[in-house]
Amino acid sequence: MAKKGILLINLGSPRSTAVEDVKEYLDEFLMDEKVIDYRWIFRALLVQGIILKTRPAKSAEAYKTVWTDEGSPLIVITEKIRKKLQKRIDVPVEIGMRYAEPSIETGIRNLVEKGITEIVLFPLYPQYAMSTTETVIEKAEEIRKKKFPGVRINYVQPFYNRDLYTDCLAESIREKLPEDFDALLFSYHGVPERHIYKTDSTKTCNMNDCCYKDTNPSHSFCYRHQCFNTTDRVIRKLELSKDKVIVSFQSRLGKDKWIEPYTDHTLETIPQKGIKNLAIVCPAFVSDCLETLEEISVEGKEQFLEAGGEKFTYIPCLNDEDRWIEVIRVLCEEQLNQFYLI
Ligand SMILES: C=CC1=C(C)c2cc3[nH]c(cc4nc(cc5[nH]c(cc1n2)c(C)c5CCC(=O)O)C(CCC(=O)O)=C4C)c(C)c3C=C
Ligand SMILES: [Fe+2]
Ligand SMILES: [Fe+2]
Repeated sequence: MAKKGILLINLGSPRSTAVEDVKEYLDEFLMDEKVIDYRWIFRALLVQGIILKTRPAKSAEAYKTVWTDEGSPLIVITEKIRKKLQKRIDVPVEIGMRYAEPSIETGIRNLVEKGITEIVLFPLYPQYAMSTTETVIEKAEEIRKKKFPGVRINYVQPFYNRDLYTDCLAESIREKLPEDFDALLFSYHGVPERHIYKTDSTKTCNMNDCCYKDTNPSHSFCYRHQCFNTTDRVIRKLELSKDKVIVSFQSRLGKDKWIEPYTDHTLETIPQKGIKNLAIVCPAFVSDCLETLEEISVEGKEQFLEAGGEKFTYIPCLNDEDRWIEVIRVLCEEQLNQFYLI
């Protein structure tokens, strides 16, 4: 019988906080055509001609503020998840990163060296995006075809609409919500609006109420819909009224229009509307990372307090919480079982 294994995929981080390492990481990341989706020449002009001239030094400083003795929080947490999952499941579990090391290729190789020929590959992103789920699957397929043609891969699909996940997220939030909060802000990583239009197979998205409707067939590829829908499901479980909930999108890069509203703008304006005691959660990320620990917990907090806010509670990602490990186990088991059906 074929041997099976699991590969958990996260985004990846630079190998260190040295400016050169951050530059190498950003080069690989931003030259991915699923991330900066311009024609190669224009992408190279923007990334290598403009962004990589100044951003690595700035990002390296930011990484220094979150880096731990064991390394980047994102990788350290992904490894903690791996170890905990390994204790609950009887097939080998490895990790791989879309950018930098350990790469997806390293992860597949580590499994293949254990004699594994059937892999469940789990992109650790609750919502589908061209710049996350799609690029992971495309890269893994490229590597499989070129280097491991005898290996079969089953992919865990985005799980934003699975009750086991939204129950887990709601419970995690419930435990950390302060009693007297004025609003709960769901801050998701942003993407350029163009990415939403590109992945809309029906070409009907108007970046408006269509993304709220449940009936649109293109929603399996609509990041904006999946973020709103995650929020709706979680607040229903928390029994929170909609007027205590805000959704916004963080981490935009460059001059293109990204999906709105922007988190930084939201944090600067809501204190004037009477929201002084804010709780904030970042459900596009399953593990804390630069974008949550620095951009939200430090910078975002400063923006909110300077604008007149009084209390800011950052609710950490699911990280290696036991109930989340259980969700991962169930989603992986489902795909392991699919191998028997094919
Ligand atoms: C959670 C989903 C993510 C989406 C969607 C996403 C899209 C996206 N990101 C950039 C540019 C950058 N993102 C950076 C960091 C970063 N992004 C995600 C996740 C998503 N990105 C994570 C988990 C992280 C943190 C990595 C870590 O090491 O902790 C960065 C690098 C840091 C910086 O310089 O600010 C950039 C750049 C684009 C352009 C994009 C969609 C088009
Ligand atoms: Fe990002
Ligand atoms: Fe839409």
